[in-house]
Amino acid sequence: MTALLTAEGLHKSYASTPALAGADFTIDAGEVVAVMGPSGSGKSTLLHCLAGLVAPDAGRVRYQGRDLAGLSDAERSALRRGDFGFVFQFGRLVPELSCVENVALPLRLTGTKRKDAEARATEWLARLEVDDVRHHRPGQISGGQGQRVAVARALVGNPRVIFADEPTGALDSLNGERVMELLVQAAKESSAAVVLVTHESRVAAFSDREVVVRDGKARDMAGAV
Ligand SMILES: Nc1ncnc2c1ncn2[C@@H]1O[C@H](COP(=O)(O)OP(=O)(O)OP(=O)(O)O)[C@@H](O)[C@H]1O
Repeated sequence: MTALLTAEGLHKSYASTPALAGADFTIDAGEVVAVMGPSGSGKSTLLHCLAGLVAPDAGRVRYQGRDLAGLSDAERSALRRGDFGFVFQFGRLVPELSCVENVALPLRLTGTKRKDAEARATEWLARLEVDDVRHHRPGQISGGQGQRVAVARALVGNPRVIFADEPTGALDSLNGERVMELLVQAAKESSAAVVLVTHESRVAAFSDREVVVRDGKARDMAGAV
């Protein structure tokens, strides 16, 4: 079986700062992989390259066998909207929209009618146990509730890969663990893969496999990469 998403020999520098120096990575459909490593080791840069948000200076990223560098900007954007979901450290919800409107947004952007999009968004908010705040704006809810809304937004479009960069980094340990439980459970039920960047081993414990990034190189903890 071909892996869902692979990276080979990724190099990326910012001016004279090397962020990636020959990183390899692979993830299968439905797999949860934690990307760990010290601060500044290149974890976020690896995630951004895998998601097609940053173009590597050298090396290749393939999604379902297709080289991301061979796609047009429009094709890459369509891929991010249709197949990928994103969760960041601070939810990055749109402050002017209610929670249900935030979650419905990815569906609205791909042409789903408001009523249908908001009905699906409400279902996801209920799964993430935050439907009670669906009419609140992000400024009126807690950090933990905001991350659950962000997870609902990442999953509402039924993505094949969820990119989560320190999704619990701003939460206390209890809230962080609950968000991870809900994220992993929802991803497994939808057979979505999760690329989870974290520096916390208790967060990485929710993954199927751990990859360590050090000095811009990625090493599989099981020795498979
Ligand atoms: N946009 C940028 N412009 C300049 N340098 C950058 C940029 N993004 C990352 N870097 C540098 O590249 C290196 C790798 O950064 P990256 O954010 O990928 O590491 P990280 O492992 O995710 O770190 P952290 O755990 O602290 O978030 C660092 O030296 C960082 O300063």
